[in-house]
Amino acid sequence: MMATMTTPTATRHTTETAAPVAALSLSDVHHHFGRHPVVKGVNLSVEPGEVVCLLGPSGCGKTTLLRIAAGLEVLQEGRVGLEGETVAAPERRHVPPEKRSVGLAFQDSALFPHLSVLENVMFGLKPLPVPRRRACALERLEQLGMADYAETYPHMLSGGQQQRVALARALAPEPRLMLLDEPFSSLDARLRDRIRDDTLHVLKNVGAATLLVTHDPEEAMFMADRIALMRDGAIVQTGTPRELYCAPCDPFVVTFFGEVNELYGVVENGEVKTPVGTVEAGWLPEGSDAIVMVRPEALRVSELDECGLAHAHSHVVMAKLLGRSSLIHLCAHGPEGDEAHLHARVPGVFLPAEGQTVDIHLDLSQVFVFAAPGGAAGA
Ligand SMILES: Nc1ncnc2c1ncn2[C@@H]1O[C@H](COP(=O)(O)OP(=O)(O)OP(=O)(O)O)[C@@H](O)[C@H]1O
Repeated sequence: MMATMTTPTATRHTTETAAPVAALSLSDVHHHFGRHPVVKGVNLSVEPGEVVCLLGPSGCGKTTLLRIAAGLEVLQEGRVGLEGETVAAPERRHVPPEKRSVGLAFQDSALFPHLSVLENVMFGLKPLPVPRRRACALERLEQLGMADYAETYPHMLSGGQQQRVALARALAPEPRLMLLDEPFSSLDARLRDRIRDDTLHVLKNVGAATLLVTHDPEEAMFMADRIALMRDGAIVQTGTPRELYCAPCDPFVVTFFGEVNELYGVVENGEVKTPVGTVEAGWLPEGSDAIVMVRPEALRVSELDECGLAHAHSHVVMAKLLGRSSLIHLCAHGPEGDEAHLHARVPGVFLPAEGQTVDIHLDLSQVFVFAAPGGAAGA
């Protein structure tokens, strides 16, 4: 369950001149719990109206960073700026959360149990006259599919419904910055898709800059204008969803967005040979070990008419219909007798029989080559 808080505009004490002014800027932020470093030199900005997703595996420091931005965690090192104003600098300044003018929606906080759904959403709109507060709160509830529950109390709602009310409450005052921590995590898959979509439209209509924490790459790609992918307290790559998916900077980024086939080889004449084709690797040292990462979608599979001997050709080991796509387990045979077990993901209607001989073509836009970790070819 999640609750929200929206706070009035912070008093301006410090003004920086840089333009354009980021809605949120985190500069060289470090944080540790006891002797355990959790955030290690993070630089990140969220521009006005932009949705940035902080993506990464469990425990990499996403929530801690969000809490630092919100002021719920006292900054230890670095700087936090909101619209150019320094709101946190160690031993100099700490604007409390309620004075940061941000909308918060966290997983582990709660709605006010003694207030109805409508009163919960109206709560953050206190400076407005009651009829306007009511109209605005109802509009937000409507957008998130909860208007019919306006007079209901939180304990009468499911976890997912409470989550939607929490989002409506955070969004109602149209804050300049929204900080959302896994806001869709307790919704079932179908409802999650719809609420994500509604939330994205509301965020864009309101024009609120947003930093959203998630561990789900598909959610990040759906919601984000930019993604910052974190690992072990540091940001590995920041960019548009397309940049991260199509131009990943290292193997971790590739694997974070889904299963990949990993092939190993040695760079010869600026290329690496694999059982499914040769790929360029001219930027790696000649003779060095390389890892070739092939997304299942990169393997284009076509059935061969002539009946070859399966053991001498690339052939289907197993094919599973998964609904929208099929997963085909392949045994790929290279021209030099090299062999690899690969997974191909193809549109669901294509379901070749076990043993079927096939041709495999590589879509090179979904193939990535890096220096092999530890320099071990054939590992
Ligand atoms: N208050 C705290 N005291 C001590 N350690 C903490 C505290 N809060 C978080 N940690 C530790 O800091 C690390 C980062 O936690 P954090 O919640 O920021 O990660 P996360 O990426 O958001 O993970 P998740 O997706 O599982 O929520 C973890 O090892 C966690 O156990």
